[in-house]
Amino acid sequence: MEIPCSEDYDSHKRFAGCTPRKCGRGVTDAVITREEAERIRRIAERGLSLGGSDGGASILDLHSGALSLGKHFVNLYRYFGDKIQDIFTEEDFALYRDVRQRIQQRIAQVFGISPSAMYLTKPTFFSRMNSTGAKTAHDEYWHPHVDKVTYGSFDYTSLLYLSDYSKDFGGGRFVFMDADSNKTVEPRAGRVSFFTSGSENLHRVEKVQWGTRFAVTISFSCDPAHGIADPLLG
Ligand SMILES: O=C(O)CCC(=O)C(=O)O
Ligand SMILES: [Fe+2]
Repeated sequence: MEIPCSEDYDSHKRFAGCTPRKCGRGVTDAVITREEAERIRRIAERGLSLGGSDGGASILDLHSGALSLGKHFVNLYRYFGDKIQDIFTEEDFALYRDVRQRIQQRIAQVFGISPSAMYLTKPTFFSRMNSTGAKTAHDEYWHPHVDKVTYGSFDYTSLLYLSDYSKDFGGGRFVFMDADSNKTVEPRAGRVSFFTSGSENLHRVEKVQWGTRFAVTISFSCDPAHGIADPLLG
């Protein structure tokens, strides 16, 4: 679905063949299989089981190593050192990379840009949400926001869902807050939701009412200076 771009992109340097000229959003169940999503979810579960927020939202960023722990974050790679190789395997990282590349290709295709002009950017992270009350501001995932404003470097945001709305958790739907009406995306394992990151796509996540919701936020910038590498084991 195409929507007019907001002016958010005007205050940043423009990159030909990438910076959104056509804005919009899309949802697909055809890029990542349910089985792949389940494998990715097990990676997220394994990593997040080593930490976890005291409140309802925990994150694990495989790129920076940031892992929620209590009311703070620790660096998983520093904390676990070489033991990280007992937690994640080369296959886990290969799958993560492959999934990231396929999502990148789909976004490029839909928006008519070149996948090689898009750079993975930070933060790109797994999230685990449940109905536990917030203990710090980091747990408050439900606020309406614009990714480009919140995170700066984002031009295209994608969300890969790893669990099913109404089966694994209740609440927790994703909502685009449009002027005329809201549009909701129901998370489902393997579903990819992607959109341009400016104010044309103001959004929020409903509070999770029960169960546990896993997802990955995978983000892209058009600015090579904001690019990050895929995570490496050790
Ligand atoms: O998990 C979701 O559905 C959305 C998360 C989100 O809005 C974000 O990471 O910026
Ligand atoms: Fe967001």
